[in-house]
Amino acid sequence: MTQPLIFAIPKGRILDDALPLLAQAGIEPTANFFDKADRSLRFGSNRNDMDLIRVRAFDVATFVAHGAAHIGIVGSDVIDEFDYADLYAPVDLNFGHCRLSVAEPKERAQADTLSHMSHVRVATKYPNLTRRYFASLGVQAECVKLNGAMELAPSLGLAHHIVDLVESGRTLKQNGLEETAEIMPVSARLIVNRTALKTRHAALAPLIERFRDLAEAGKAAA
Ligand SMILES: Nc1ncnc2c1ncn2[C@@H]1O[C@H](COP(=O)(O)OP(=O)(O)OP(=O)(O)O)[C@@H](O)[C@H]1O
Ligand SMILES: O=P(O)(O)OC[C@H]1O[C@H](OP(=O)(O)OP(=O)(O)O)[C@H](O)[C@@H]1O
Repeated sequence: MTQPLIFAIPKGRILDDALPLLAQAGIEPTANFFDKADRSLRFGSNRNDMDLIRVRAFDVATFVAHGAAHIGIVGSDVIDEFDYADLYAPVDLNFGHCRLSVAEPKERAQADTLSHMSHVRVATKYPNLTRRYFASLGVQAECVKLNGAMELAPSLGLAHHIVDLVESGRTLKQNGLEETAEIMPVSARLIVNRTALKTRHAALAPLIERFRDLAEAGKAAA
Protein backbone atom coordinates (compact mmCIF):
# COMPACT_ATOMS: atom_id res chain seq x y z
CA MET A 1 0.00 0.00 0.00
CA THR A 2 1.22 3.55 -0.77
CA GLN A 3 2.50 5.42 2.28
CA PRO A 4 0.21 8.26 3.42
CA LEU A 5 1.03 11.80 2.37
CA ILE A 6 2.53 13.75 5.25
CA PHE A 7 1.25 17.32 5.69
CA ALA A 8 3.42 19.45 8.02
CA ILE A 9 1.84 22.34 9.89
CA PRO A 10 3.48 24.75 12.34
CA LYS A 11 2.60 24.86 16.04
CA GLY A 12 2.71 28.64 16.43
CA ARG A 13 0.44 31.47 15.39
CA ILE A 14 0.04 30.28 11.76
CA LEU A 15 -1.89 27.25 13.03
CA ASP A 16 -5.02 29.26 13.86
CA ASP A 17 -5.36 30.45 10.26
CA ALA A 18 -4.09 27.23 8.71
CA LEU A 19 -6.70 24.94 10.30
CA PRO A 20 -9.80 26.61 8.76
CA LEU A 21 -8.03 26.66 5.39
CA LEU A 22 -7.18 22.97 5.68
CA ALA A 23 -10.84 22.29 6.53
CA GLN A 24 -11.93 24.21 3.42
CA ALA A 25 -9.51 22.08 1.43
CA GLY A 26 -11.24 18.98 2.85
CA ILE A 27 -8.55 18.05 5.40
CA GLU A 28 -9.58 17.56 9.04
CA PRO A 29 -7.17 16.21 11.68
CA THR A 30 -8.39 13.42 13.96
CA ALA A 31 -9.85 14.50 17.35
CA ASN A 32 -6.65 13.85 19.35
CA PHE A 33 -4.98 16.74 17.46
CA PHE A 34 -7.09 19.12 19.56
CA ASP A 35 -6.56 17.29 22.87
CA LYS A 36 -3.96 19.28 24.85
CA ALA A 37 -3.09 16.25 26.98
CA ASP A 38 -2.30 14.14 23.92
CA ARG A 39 1.47 13.91 23.32
CA SER A 40 1.27 12.50 19.78
CA LEU A 41 3.22 14.41 17.13
CA ARG A 42 1.72 12.63 14.14
CA PHE A 43 -2.02 12.58 13.57
CA GLY A 44 -4.44 10.86 11.26
CA SER A 45 -7.00 12.77 9.21
CA ASN A 46 -10.40 12.30 7.60
CA ARG A 47 -8.46 11.31 4.45
CA ASN A 48 -7.07 7.82 4.67
CA ASP A 49 -4.22 8.82 2.33
CA MET A 50 -2.99 11.67 4.59
CA ASP A 51 -1.42 12.16 8.04
CA LEU A 52 -0.51 15.47 9.68
CA ILE A 53 2.55 16.40 11.71
CA ARG A 54 2.67 19.46 13.97
CA VAL A 55 6.19 20.86 14.35
CA ARG A 56 7.98 24.18 14.98
CA ALA A 57 7.74 26.70 12.12
CA PHE A 58 11.39 26.37 11.06
CA ASP A 59 11.14 22.59 11.16
CA VAL A 60 8.17 22.53 8.74
CA ALA A 61 10.56 23.72 6.01
CA THR A 62 13.22 21.17 7.03
CA PHE A 63 10.82 18.21 7.02
CA VAL A 64 9.41 19.18 3.61
CA ALA A 65 12.78 20.08 2.03
CA HIS A 66 14.15 16.65 2.93
CA GLY A 67 11.06 14.81 1.74
CA ALA A 68 10.22 13.56 5.24
CA ALA A 69 6.95 15.46 4.80
CA HIS A 70 5.48 15.95 1.32
CA ILE A 71 3.57 19.20 1.76
CA GLY A 72 3.28 21.91 4.41
CA ILE A 73 2.34 25.44 5.39
CA VAL A 74 4.98 27.91 6.59
CA GLY A 75 5.87 31.63 6.56
CA SER A 76 7.87 32.99 3.62
CA ASP A 77 10.40 34.27 6.20
CA VAL A 78 11.34 30.66 6.96
CA ILE A 79 11.47 29.64 3.27
CA ASP A 80 13.75 32.58 2.42
CA GLU A 81 16.02 32.03 5.40
CA PHE A 82 16.75 28.41 4.41
CA ASP A 83 16.57 28.77 0.62
CA TYR A 84 16.30 24.97 0.18
CA ALA A 85 16.60 23.93 -3.48
CA ASP A 86 14.11 21.05 -3.02
CA LEU A 87 11.39 23.24 -1.66
CA TYR A 88 8.71 24.49 -4.04
CA ALA A 89 6.38 27.25 -2.77
CA PRO A 90 3.60 27.47 -5.37
CA VAL A 91 0.87 29.32 -3.42
CA ASP A 92 0.82 32.53 -1.38
CA LEU A 93 -1.95 31.70 1.11
CA ASN A 94 -2.66 35.36 1.82
CA PHE A 95 -2.55 35.24 5.62
CA GLY A 96 0.17 35.64 8.28
CA HIS A 97 1.08 39.01 6.83
CA CYS A 98 3.97 40.82 8.49
CA ARG A 99 7.42 42.05 7.48
CA LEU A 100 11.03 41.31 8.29
CA SER A 101 12.67 44.51 9.47
CA VAL A 102 15.74 46.06 11.01
CA ALA A 103 15.23 47.92 14.29
CA GLU A 104 17.38 49.70 16.81
CA PRO A 105 16.94 51.81 19.97
CA LYS A 106 14.75 54.84 19.33
CA GLU A 107 17.34 57.32 20.55
CA ARG A 108 19.99 55.99 18.14
CA ALA A 109 17.76 55.38 15.12
CA GLN A 110 17.95 58.96 13.85
CA ALA A 111 21.69 59.33 14.37
CA ASP A 112 22.81 56.00 12.85
CA THR A 113 23.39 55.76 9.13
CA LEU A 114 24.44 52.37 7.90
CA SER A 115 26.35 53.89 5.02
CA HIS A 116 28.95 55.06 7.55
CA MET A 117 29.42 51.63 9.08
CA SER A 118 31.50 48.69 7.92
CA HIS A 119 30.37 46.26 10.62
CA VAL A 120 27.26 45.77 12.78
CA ARG A 121 26.27 43.27 15.45
CA VAL A 122 22.70 42.06 14.97
CA ALA A 123 20.52 39.85 17.16
CA THR A 124 18.21 37.72 15.01
CA LYS A 125 16.55 34.41 14.31
CA TYR A 126 17.37 35.00 10.61
CA PRO A 127 21.19 35.09 10.24
CA ASN A 128 21.24 34.26 6.51
CA LEU A 129 18.72 36.91 5.48
CA THR A 130 20.37 39.41 7.81
CA ARG A 131 23.89 38.87 6.44
CA ARG A 132 22.55 39.04 2.87
CA TYR A 133 20.65 42.27 3.51
CA PHE A 134 23.54 44.07 5.22
CA ALA A 135 26.01 42.78 2.60
CA SER A 136 23.81 44.41 -0.08
CA LEU A 137 24.52 47.70 1.73
CA GLY A 138 28.23 46.97 1.92
CA VAL A 139 28.05 46.29 5.66
CA GLN A 140 29.31 43.13 7.34
CA ALA A 141 26.76 41.77 9.84
CA GLU A 142 27.93 39.72 12.79
CA CYS A 143 24.80 37.82 13.85
CA VAL A 144 23.92 36.68 17.36
CA LYS A 145 21.34 33.93 16.90
CA LEU A 146 18.31 34.13 19.19
CA ASN A 147 15.10 32.12 18.95
CA GLY A 148 12.74 34.76 20.35
CA ALA A 149 12.59 37.98 22.38
CA MET A 150 15.11 39.63 20.04
CA GLU A 151 13.75 42.99 21.23
CA LEU A 152 15.63 42.59 24.53
CA ALA A 153 19.05 42.46 22.89
CA PRO A 154 19.84 46.18 22.39
CA SER A 155 18.92 47.32 25.92
CA LEU A 156 21.01 44.52 27.44
CA GLY A 157 24.04 45.20 25.26
CA LEU A 158 23.89 42.01 23.22
CA ALA A 159 23.67 43.79 19.86
CA HIS A 160 22.95 47.31 18.61
CA HIS A 161 20.49 46.17 15.95
CA ILE A 162 17.86 43.48 15.66
CA VAL A 163 16.26 41.87 12.62
CA ASP A 164 12.83 40.46 13.44
CA LEU A 165 9.24 40.18 12.26
CA VAL A 166 7.04 43.23 12.71
CA GLU A 167 3.27 43.31 12.33
CA SER A 168 1.59 46.08 14.36
CA GLY A 169 4.91 47.47 15.65
CA ARG A 170 3.70 47.17 19.26
CA THR A 171 6.51 44.85 20.39
CA LEU A 172 9.14 47.26 19.07
CA LYS A 173 7.45 50.28 20.62
CA GLN A 174 6.99 48.68 24.02
CA ASN A 175 10.67 47.80 24.09
CA GLY A 176 11.96 51.25 23.08
CA LEU A 177 12.91 50.28 19.53
CA GLU A 178 12.25 51.87 16.15
CA GLU A 179 11.95 50.16 12.76
CA THR A 180 14.67 51.62 10.50
CA ALA A 181 14.33 49.48 7.34
CA GLU A 182 12.03 46.83 5.89
CA ILE A 183 13.94 43.85 4.45
CA MET A 184 10.97 41.99 2.96
CA PRO A 185 7.22 41.43 3.26
CA VAL A 186 6.16 38.06 4.72
CA SER A 187 3.08 35.84 4.33
CA ALA A 188 2.18 32.17 4.76
CA ARG A 189 2.90 29.83 1.83
CA LEU A 190 1.97 26.33 0.77
CA ILE A 191 5.20 24.36 0.30
CA VAL A 192 5.76 21.07 -1.51
CA ASN A 193 8.80 18.81 -1.85
CA ARG A 194 9.90 18.92 -5.51
CA THR A 195 10.65 15.19 -5.76
CA ALA A 196 7.33 14.30 -4.13
CA LEU A 197 5.59 16.52 -6.67
CA LYS A 198 6.86 14.13 -9.36
CA THR A 199 6.45 10.83 -7.51
CA ARG A 200 3.07 11.69 -5.85
CA HIS A 201 1.81 14.02 -8.59
CA ALA A 202 -1.71 12.56 -8.76
CA ALA A 203 -2.33 13.35 -5.08
CA LEU A 204 -0.37 16.61 -4.76
CA ALA A 205 -1.35 18.47 -7.96
CA PRO A 206 -5.10 18.68 -7.12
CA LEU A 207 -4.24 19.77 -3.57
CA ILE A 208 -2.08 22.62 -4.87
CA GLU A 209 -4.91 23.68 -7.18
CA ARG A 210 -7.40 23.57 -4.31
CA PHE A 211 -5.22 25.77 -2.09
CA ARG A 212 -4.59 28.15 -5.02
CA ASP A 213 -8.37 28.50 -5.56
CA LEU A 214 -8.96 29.08 -1.83
CA ALA A 215 -6.21 31.72 -1.66
CA GLU A 216 -7.63 33.49 -4.75
CA ALA A 217 -11.14 33.39 -3.27
CA GLY A 218 -9.77 34.84 0.01
CA LYS A 219 -8.08 37.65 -1.91
CA ALA A 220 -11.22 38.45 -3.88
CA ALA A 221 -13.32 38.56 -0.69
CA ALA A 222 -10.87 40.87 1.12
N1 LIG B 1 3.62 39.25 14.44
C1 LIG B 1 3.37 38.44 13.44
N2 LIG B 1 2.40 38.72 12.59
C2 LIG B 1 2.11 37.89 11.58
N3 LIG B 1 2.77 36.73 11.32
C3 LIG B 1 3.74 36.43 12.16
C4 LIG B 1 4.07 37.26 13.26
N4 LIG B 1 5.06 36.68 13.91
C5 LIG B 1 5.31 35.54 13.24
N5 LIG B 1 4.53 35.39 12.18
C6 LIG B 1 4.51 34.29 11.20
O1 LIG B 1 4.25 33.11 11.94
C7 LIG B 1 5.35 32.22 11.83
C8 LIG B 1 5.54 31.50 13.13
O2 LIG B 1 5.75 32.45 14.10
P1 LIG B 1 5.63 32.08 15.63
O3 LIG B 1 5.91 33.35 16.36
O4 LIG B 1 4.42 31.31 15.91
O5 LIG B 1 6.81 31.09 15.75
P2 LIG B 1 7.78 31.00 16.91
O6 LIG B 1 7.00 30.88 18.18
O7 LIG B 1 8.76 32.13 16.81
O8 LIG B 1 8.48 29.68 16.45
P3 LIG B 1 8.85 28.42 17.23
O9 LIG B 1 7.79 27.43 16.84
O10 LIG B 1 10.18 28.10 16.67
O11 LIG B 1 8.86 28.76 18.68
C9 LIG B 1 6.54 33.08 11.41
O12 LIG B 1 7.50 32.31 10.72
C10 LIG B 1 5.87 34.13 10.53
O13 LIG B 1 5.73 33.65 9.20
O1 LIG C 1 4.71 44.00 15.54
P1 LIG C 1 3.95 43.10 16.46
O2 LIG C 1 2.50 43.02 16.12
O3 LIG C 1 4.18 43.44 17.90
O4 LIG C 1 4.49 41.60 16.23
C1 LIG C 1 5.86 41.31 16.24
C2 LIG C 1 6.21 40.22 17.21
O5 LIG C 1 5.55 38.99 16.82
C3 LIG C 1 6.52 37.96 16.78
O6 LIG C 1 6.74 37.41 18.01
P2 LIG C 1 5.79 36.34 18.70
O7 LIG C 1 4.65 37.01 19.35
O8 LIG C 1 5.42 35.29 17.72
O9 LIG C 1 6.74 35.75 19.83
P3 LIG C 1 8.21 35.09 19.74
O10 LIG C 1 9.13 36.15 20.29
O11 LIG C 1 8.09 33.89 20.58
O12 LIG C 1 8.53 34.74 18.31
C4 LIG C 1 7.79 38.69 16.38
O13 LIG C 1 8.95 37.92 16.70
C5 LIG C 1 7.70 39.98 17.16
O14 LIG C 1 8.26 39.88 18.45
